[in-house]
Amino acid sequence: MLRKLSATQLFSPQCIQATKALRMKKVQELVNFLSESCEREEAVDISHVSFVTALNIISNILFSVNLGSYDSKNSSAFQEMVIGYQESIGNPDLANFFPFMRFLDLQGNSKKMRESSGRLLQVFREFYDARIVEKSSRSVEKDVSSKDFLDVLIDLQQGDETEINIDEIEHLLLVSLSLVHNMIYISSLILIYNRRMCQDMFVAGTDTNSSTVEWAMAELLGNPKTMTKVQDEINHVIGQNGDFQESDISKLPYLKAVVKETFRLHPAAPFLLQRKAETNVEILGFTVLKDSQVLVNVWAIGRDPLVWENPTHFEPERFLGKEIDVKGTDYELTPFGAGRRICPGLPLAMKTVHLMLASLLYTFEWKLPNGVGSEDLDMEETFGLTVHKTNPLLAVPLKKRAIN
Ligand code: HEM
Repeated sequence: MLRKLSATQLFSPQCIQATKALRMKKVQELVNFLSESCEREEAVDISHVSFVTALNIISNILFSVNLGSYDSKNSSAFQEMVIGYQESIGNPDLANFFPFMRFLDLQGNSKKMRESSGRLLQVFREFYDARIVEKSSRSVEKDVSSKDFLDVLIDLQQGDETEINIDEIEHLLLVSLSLVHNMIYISSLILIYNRRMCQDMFVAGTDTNSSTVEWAMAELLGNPKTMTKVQDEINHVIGQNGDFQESDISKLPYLKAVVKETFRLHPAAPFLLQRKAETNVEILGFTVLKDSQVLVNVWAIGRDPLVWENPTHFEPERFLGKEIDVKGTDYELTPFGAGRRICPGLPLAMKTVHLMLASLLYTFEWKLPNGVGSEDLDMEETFGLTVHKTNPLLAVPLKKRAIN
């Protein structure tokens, strides 16, 4: 029920629409940061800057504050906590393969996770306490349009039919923060422990977005003709000195195909959320026993030569004029999963990824640092709960147009 509540509040079309200006503002902050790097001809870590943007979008929707900072020297304590939390849940753990060893916690992963999740919950508690004080000192109720997710939760808590308590609020906030890849893992823990749902949101919504943008940029830098084609499309639609708006995305079929192609080759959550077989079931001649954990390998489906022509090539053209979408009905392409557990953040993620990518491509030309040629770009993947680029993508933004 809580999961439904969080998803309904955060990802309803009204909320997505209401937070449009916020996304634009955060992406503009990204562009401003990049233009400073551009002046200094400095390479930027694409994953890091996309992560900060995604984190700030989510943290503003939840608490109306920026929790991320582009300047790594200035990196906020909270950002470190989210990263630490993600690392602790993302570490491969022997107990996943030998559950009877879980209580030993041989790698210390459970301990690290408890500690980092405890620190995150402490921060949420501070936000909550401060908001309660602020609310009680207000003479006039906040305007509905200026309420964030925390306000809505507190209203629910203080309403006539109190349906939610502070533990549940913390839990929901963590879910909201898991807007990165690792929410996947947390979600599986939730299945087991049925608590701490809030961690999901932050974890699920940040890393997934940033790794998608990083892979898209890596593929484009490795395929200069595709890069030119997508930039030409954006330039043509927006004009020389225009303002990119979210509504422009629908006019950019090639950009949309680039994003789909990125999801096909680099799904942020390669095994989706774990499923459990409710009964013994036979699939394609294999018996899956009741209670078995089932992983769906969307990474492999995306590269299956029986489904895709030239499966390892980055060819966005394959999607042009086709109806294939990522909404969970075309089983050859399900980067957000499918069915009851499909990613509730899909509408927000699709807007954020397209907006970030289009802004990077519209505002700057890009080159690889230190004379690295596109053919030498390394695309090594590190597998975990999410597929990361082993070596972060560094790229230099070059001035293309005036920044508004
Ligand atoms: C490119 C971005 C994203 C990708 C690729 C992605 C992918 C996924 C996938 C594959 C799942 C599991 C679905 C399944 O097993 O059927 C999932 C679940 C989830 N996602 Fe995302 N996600 C993204 C962004 C977001 C964002 C922005 C949010 C929230 C703001 C979010 C929140 C969640 C939550 C809460 C779950 C767990 C749902 C449940 O437990 O039922 N995700 N996501």
